[in-house]
Amino acid sequence: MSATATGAIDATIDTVTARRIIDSRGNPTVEVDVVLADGSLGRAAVPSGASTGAREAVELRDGDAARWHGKGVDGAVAHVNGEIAASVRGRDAADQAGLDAALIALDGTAAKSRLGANAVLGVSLAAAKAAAAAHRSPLYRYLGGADAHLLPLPMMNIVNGGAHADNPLDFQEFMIAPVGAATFAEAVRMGSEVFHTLRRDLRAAGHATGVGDEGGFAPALRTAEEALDFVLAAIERTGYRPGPDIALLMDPASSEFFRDGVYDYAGEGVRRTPAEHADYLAGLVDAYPVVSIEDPMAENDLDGWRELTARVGDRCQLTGDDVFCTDEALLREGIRTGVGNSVLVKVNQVGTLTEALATVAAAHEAGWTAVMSHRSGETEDTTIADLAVATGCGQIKTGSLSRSDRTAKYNQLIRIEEELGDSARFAGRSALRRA
Ligand SMILES: O=C(O)[C@@H](CO)OP(=O)(O)O
Ligand SMILES: [Mg+2]
Repeated sequence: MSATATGAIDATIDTVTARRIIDSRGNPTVEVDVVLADGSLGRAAVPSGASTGAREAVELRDGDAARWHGKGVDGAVAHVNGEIAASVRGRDAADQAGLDAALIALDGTAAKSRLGANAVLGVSLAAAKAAAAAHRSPLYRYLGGADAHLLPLPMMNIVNGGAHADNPLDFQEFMIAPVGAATFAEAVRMGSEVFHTLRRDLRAAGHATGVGDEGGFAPALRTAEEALDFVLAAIERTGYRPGPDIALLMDPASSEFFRDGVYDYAGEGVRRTPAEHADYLAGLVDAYPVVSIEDPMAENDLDGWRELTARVGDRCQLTGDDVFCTDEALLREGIRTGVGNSVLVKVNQVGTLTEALATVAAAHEAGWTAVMSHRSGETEDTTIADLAVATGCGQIKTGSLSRSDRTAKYNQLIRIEEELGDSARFAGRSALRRA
């Protein structure tokens, strides 16, 4: 029963329980259950990045796999089960802003490093899901209201490199977006067709077809051009037009290879100055139907960011990930100073749902786009699929068309599209248009 005798919904938090589970890289992570007085359950699992921004909220983790003892995560779990549970019990889960403010105050640090951003985020998201359950509403509608009907354009990462694979590719992600699809379900079908063609093409060329952390292939290619050529050919051989039907996108994750003021392409064996790196990227935008580049420049190369934005920002989405860390204040500063034109939104970078929603709102207010995103270390949790629809942001980045940690999000969006029926709208190419 979710209603009281008077018919009002009682979303009072009764119990908060955390446990250690494993993520898609086989590393420990946090899962939280929030149960309300009426029995409604919200469950959320926390993801984790490999190419993290320097100013992300601080999760309590366990280092690399060789040191897998669960100690950092166990600390976060203990904080949820102890201090956090005691403090939020009796709060109204439907008062998300109040709950998140209380969690931030309880932690007391700027980066949520005392309790752990993973502890805080698990509770924040599980509470939202419990409140949605109490309201007998799917999460996207509970958070987004009657207006939540826009299915996002998916950015599908079909070639992995950088910190997400053990191949020489310097750039982390080569993605496709089926901009010409009529529905989300059709976009998924188109993407998976290209994924299968790409597998055949890579195999025929003698390349390995094992996948990286986000489910894209991780062949031993050396240059971005080689990867883009394979993807372009796969789109064409599947029967689609690169550009009008399926666009290309990249996340070089440039902070990862910016060293001593130089972009060090170790796999390619080339070093490029910030100006040369920007030239190189601009050249790729001219030569290929690349409609979006995330983290084209490093988080501490703001001059490079501004130069590239001035140069190609009118024809290419430039999305800040490491540079903004989903932080509203960092984003507002970037908007003010011309650093990109779009923001990547990763809930665990900032640590509460309220803060992530504020970042999306700030982007939209400025006429910027916002892209809802997974982390390279994921779980079967599909919250970000609902958040993409709830915010109406129109774009989601959640990996390839393989690995259940990635396809879980696509499948959830297929279900949401079906549930919305005639009111569903697929963002398609319009997602990339800024106000
Ligand atoms: O750089 C990124 O955008 C992400 C997700 O694709 O990777 P990570 O989670 O490792 O930061
Ligand atoms: Mg990124």
